[in-house]
Amino acid sequence: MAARVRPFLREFTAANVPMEEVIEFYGIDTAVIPVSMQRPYTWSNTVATIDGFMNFDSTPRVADWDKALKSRSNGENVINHKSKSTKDGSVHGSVESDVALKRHPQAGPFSLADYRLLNAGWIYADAVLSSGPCLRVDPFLRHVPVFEDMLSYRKNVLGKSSNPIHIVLTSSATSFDYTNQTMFNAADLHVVVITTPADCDSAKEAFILSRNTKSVSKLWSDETHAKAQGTVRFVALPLAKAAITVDLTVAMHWLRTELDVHCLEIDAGGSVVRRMIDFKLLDEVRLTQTGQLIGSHDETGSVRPSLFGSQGMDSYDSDHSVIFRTLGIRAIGDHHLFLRYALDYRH
Ligand SMILES: NC(=O)C1=CN([C@@H]2O[C@H](COP(=O)(O)OP(=O)(O)OC[C@H]3O[C@@H](n4cnc5c(N)ncnc54)[C@H](OP(=O)(O)O)[C@@H]3O)[C@@H](O)[C@H]2O)C=CC1
Ligand SMILES: Nc1nc(O)c(N)c(N[C@@H]2O[C@H](COP(=O)(O)O)[C@@H](O)[C@H]2O)n1
Repeated sequence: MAARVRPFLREFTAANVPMEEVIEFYGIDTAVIPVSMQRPYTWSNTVATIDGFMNFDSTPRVADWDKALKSRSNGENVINHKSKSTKDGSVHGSVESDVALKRHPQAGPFSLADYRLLNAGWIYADAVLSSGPCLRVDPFLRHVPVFEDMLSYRKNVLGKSSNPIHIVLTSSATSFDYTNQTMFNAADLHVVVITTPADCDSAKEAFILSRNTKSVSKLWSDETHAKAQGTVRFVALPLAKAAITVDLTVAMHWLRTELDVHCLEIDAGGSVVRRMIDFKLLDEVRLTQTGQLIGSHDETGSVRPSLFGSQGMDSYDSDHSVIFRTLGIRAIGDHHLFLRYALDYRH
């Protein structure tokens, strides 16, 4: 008897995943998002090893600014694949990840599929949220599609602005390096830093102090609202009950009502993703699982960031566990699985 093939089980035809396959797998029918929703329709996008780790390093490398900037200018952080889709035939930016097995001789070329799918989320997102640690780890972090076909789809088919709003969730924005972090110095981005009331004013001060004659990004103000690109906005939101961090439910409501964000991608680590789940704020989990086991500690002995975090998070009994309903599965090569889940909450 022939094996039953479910329609959502497929293989991508190329590492440079064709647009129609991208749309089929990760497309969002905005019609299914209830108009009455008091928050954005929200998904996370993660690449993780088979043992559930999200990065080889556990600690930010901000002390290495000079090294990072030098290696960027030497082109070390730029991967050139045989399968390319930007206009000039190159892929730019801080691209495929070690977690996505980019250096493995057999799997490496297929890691481009993971990067294409990461970019795919940015096509549909009105805003992309990352966290303090993400910025500290990656000085060049930005969430703008680098592929021409994706940018064109975003602008011409979906009718969206060139770039999603960049949201940073933190309680210590004062500690960011505003002079060097790409995101705070980009003429084409609107960055919104969501932080605590205790942190907000001093963070704003630090940002203003970092501006010099060469700085292109300005502090957001009501007057510049109409042309928000190239501005950085600091927002203090109320704390969660009995906590020292922002109330995430309030934050999501604010994004929808104040910034008109209908579709939000979470590009943060496991702790943020997990908190969003605990508060029933996440609609989908998008996960690239790569066939490698790396263990829980990095070379300094510190714990590596993990899928869904664990410390201080809620636990559920068998009647209240969060149910992951499979929306789609794709594979490519022998080492990459792409999983799309809808979340059903019972707590
Ligand atoms: N493989 C992958 O797909 C991805 C991997 N990563 C990696 O994951 C690691 C980070 O993961 P992890 O350590 O779990 O951290 P998270 O990215 O989950 O971020 C946690 C941080 O988010 C901020 N935060 C969370 N909740 C709140 C709140 N309610 N109010 C205010 N601020 C809040 C705080 O930032 P602060 O400390 O600034 O106050 C907190 O420390 C990095 O190494 C990164 O590179 C990240 C994204 C994707
Ligand atoms: N390639 C990729 N796919 C995803 O789905 C992602 N969410 C990310 N995010 C980035 O992955 C980085 C992992 O670290 P390494 O480059 O392997 O050291 C992490 O920093 C996120 O920015 N990437």
